[in-house]
Amino acid sequence: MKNLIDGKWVDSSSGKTLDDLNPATGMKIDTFPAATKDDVSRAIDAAEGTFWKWNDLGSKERGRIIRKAGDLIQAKRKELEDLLVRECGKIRPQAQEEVNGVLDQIYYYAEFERKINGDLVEGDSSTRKIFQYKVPRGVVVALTPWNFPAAMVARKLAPALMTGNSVVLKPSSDTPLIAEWIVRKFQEAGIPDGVLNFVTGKGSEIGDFIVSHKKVALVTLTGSTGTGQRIIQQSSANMSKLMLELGGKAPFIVWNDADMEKALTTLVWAKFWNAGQSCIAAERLYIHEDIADKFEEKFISMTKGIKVGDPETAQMGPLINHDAQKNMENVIAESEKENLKILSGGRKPDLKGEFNKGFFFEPTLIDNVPQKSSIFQDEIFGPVLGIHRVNDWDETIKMANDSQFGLASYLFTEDNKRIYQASEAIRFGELYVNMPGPESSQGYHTGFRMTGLAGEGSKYGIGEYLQLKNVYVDYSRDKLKLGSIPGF
Ligand SMILES: NC(=O)C1=CN([C@@H]2O[C@H](COP(=O)(O)OP(=O)(O)OC[C@H]3O[C@@H](n4cnc5c(N)ncnc54)[C@H](OP(=O)(O)O)[C@@H]3O)[C@@H](O)[C@H]2O)C=CC1
Ligand SMILES: O=C(O)[C@H](O)CO
Repeated sequence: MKNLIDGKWVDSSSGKTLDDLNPATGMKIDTFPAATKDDVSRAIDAAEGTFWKWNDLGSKERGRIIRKAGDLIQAKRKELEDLLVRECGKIRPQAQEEVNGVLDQIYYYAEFERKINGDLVEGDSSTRKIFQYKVPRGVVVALTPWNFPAAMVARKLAPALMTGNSVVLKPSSDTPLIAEWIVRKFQEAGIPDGVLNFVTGKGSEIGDFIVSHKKVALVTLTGSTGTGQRIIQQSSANMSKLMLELGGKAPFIVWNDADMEKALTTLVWAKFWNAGQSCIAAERLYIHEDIADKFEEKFISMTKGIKVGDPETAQMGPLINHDAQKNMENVIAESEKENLKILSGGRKPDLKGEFNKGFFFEPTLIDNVPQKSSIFQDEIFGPVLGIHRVNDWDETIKMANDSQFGLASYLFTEDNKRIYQASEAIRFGELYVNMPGPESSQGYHTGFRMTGLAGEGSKYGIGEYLQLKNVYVDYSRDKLKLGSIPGF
């Protein structure tokens, strides 16, 4: 593996590398460069130096190059799917689905070519005009996560580049190979040298340096709330624009008139998709007490039936690393401390052969979780779900909103009045009614409260990469009179 700096694939200037593991087996699959601050500086300098050249190409040509990257990815998509299985532990169908997502993002954002329009506004007289241009911000730093390591790279690169920004990408240290593979396709598609740079290394070592660098105009991160908070502090050095997509704690409300089969199937997806490692994952089930016994009985049986293991054949794969597996054990220890009942799962599965050392955890359900419990307040980010029975609508909405996070939420009911009420009252960036996610490219993926700042997707998301600039012009040729300074 190499880094891409100013169009050249290079090792770290220190020669140091880090290990890349397969989460299904715990075995090393590769090493990657531990970039130094000097490497990062050169990447940022290259991005700054090529910004105007890329901007001046025009959006039509940029769109062509981005679409070509999509075509190149499509042509070799199996390689990317294989990497998603091997480096991230995705089960095969979810690896395929993620590559579809990558292509969807790339082609969606390429459609904005020739559509980045500003406004022409009349000034304070008819001969005065204000040209409101939408201009790129400059150097974008993209920090991507490991949970959707290909889709998140595409979701940041395509709009940043489409709008004329130059980029330095630093991927998660758990999934650098996947990011490198995509960057190579963008380079092959014709992105000029220096416009897209790629550095790898521990966020804890080079992160502060990147985000506080004077030449950086925008930082976009998908990751943890702690990292987001640190970036807010560090980036104050140059007041960069921030796009932060952080933690989630999605409530999943099933009312007594819900289509039960639909709610059950969606909940299997919302909890166990990507082994629960998604920020839109259901983390709190609020089930109406009239239907709770039946719903729980069916859901426990569905949960117990989920096959965990080899990503090529199983229905749920491993967690990303040993720490993530340990976090699930801590959640279980906490629930035992609180005397909560584990309805299913709660342990590492006993897998045979090479998967024995993988970072797996059983799909787990915890009953009667109090609203104030850490199980209902802190992000779990794994295949563990807490259950709480409800009967009062207003109280349920209040509990759903009682979270520091505010990304996704789910509601199952056949009552239109409740749907409209929830659409107003639920204080989350996304509400999925009678359907699963994930978010669409044309939706605006954004969170309330400590889920972060700004958002991605749609014309609003692409707008975050642009800055509105105002040019005032007077074309009257009349003599100028300054009323505010007598005599002029
Ligand atoms: N919203 C979401 O979709 C995601 C949420 N999370 C949440 O975060 C938890 C921990 O996951 P983790 O991977 O540690 O998340 P992090 O927030 O640590 O990592 C996300 C990205 O930020 C980088 N990073 C880390 N520290 C810094 C820093 N100081 N400055 C700049 N960049 C930095 C990481 O690099 P590096 O890998 O080198 O540390 C990675 O590229 C998860 O369990 C989950 O709760 C995680 C991923 C995605
Ligand atoms: O945030 C996430 O986890 C991804 O956007 C998928 O929803």
